[in-house]
Amino acid sequence: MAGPAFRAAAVRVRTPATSANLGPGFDALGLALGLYDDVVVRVADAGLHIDIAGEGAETVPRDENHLLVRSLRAAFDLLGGQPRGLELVCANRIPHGRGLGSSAAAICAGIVAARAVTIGGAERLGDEALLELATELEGHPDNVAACLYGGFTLSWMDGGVARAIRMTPADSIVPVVFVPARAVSTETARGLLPRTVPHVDAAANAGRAALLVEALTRRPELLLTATEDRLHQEYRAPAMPESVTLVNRLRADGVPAVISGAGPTVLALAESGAADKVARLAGEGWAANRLALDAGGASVLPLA
Ligand SMILES: Nc1ncnc2c1ncn2[C@@H]1O[C@H](COP(=O)(O)OP(=O)(O)OP(=O)(O)O)[C@@H](O)[C@H]1O
Ligand SMILES: N[C@@H](CCO)C(=O)O
Repeated sequence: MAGPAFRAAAVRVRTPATSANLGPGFDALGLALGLYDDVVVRVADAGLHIDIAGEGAETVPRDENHLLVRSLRAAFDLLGGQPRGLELVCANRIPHGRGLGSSAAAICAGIVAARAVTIGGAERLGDEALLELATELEGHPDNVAACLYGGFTLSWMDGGVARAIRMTPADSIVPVVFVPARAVSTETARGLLPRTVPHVDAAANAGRAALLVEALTRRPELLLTATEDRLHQEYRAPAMPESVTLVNRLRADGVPAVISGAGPTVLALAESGAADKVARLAGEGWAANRLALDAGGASVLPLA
């Protein structure tokens, strides 16, 4: 069978940062944030050329091991074949290894770009297949679901197949992130989790995760209770003690704060009007970044 044909024009893809877990929704809940990586992908006659500016420019490989390239390659395989050459220009703003979904953003950018530069790509690789492939590359669906769909997502595995639904978070919620300078890889943070947990803790998280869906979409006044977690944050404290201390301190002051994803970033879900107070409560040594909620998820944009 003949391989696919590719567009001569470059495509630009923008992918949002994401915060997974949100307290009790381990590997299930995700929130898309208004902080973006941008990549321009062009099919070329030969070779692989990668330009990187911003986060990771000094550390990520500029070859076939680059996560974006691995994701492009995996998607091109599903689309029917590889282009002869590729040129990528990456503008990275999402910090790496901080719990803000940088790997999910790179993976989703790669597969969305591969689909966009392939003629007939949308017919060959539908949105459900995109989620499945992204989940396979990332290892769990929570960040990639929020990254692809935007908003607030609930994802799950159904017989090995990733599924997700998208909800709209209450627009009075203002995400405030506190990003430590030091990275903690997701691999390290997952390695700290026990193989089994007490039944009472699992039951508490199930109830809180269900409540969180209501709190984040309709009743933000319930967010403090709804973001309580017993399944991952304390187990991860040895790798991010200052972050867990900040979470506990903010919560004691009534702020719904959690470890974002696998950490070490702290995410506070402030009510609009209270974001400045949250920043002050964190105290010295913590820089607060107020972000918007992202509604649209991964997008193919016009070239600037
Ligand atoms: N834009 C990118 N280009 C290339 N590689 C990337 C990019 N973003 C992330 N990566 C790779 O992913 C790694 C970070 O992934 P990791 O899962 O540890 O953390 P995270 O995705 O930032 O946080 P979390 O999964 O907790 O939200 C980086 O060290 C790098 O190897
Ligand atoms: N649910 C994942 C998110 C980070 O990728 C974790 O906490 O390990």
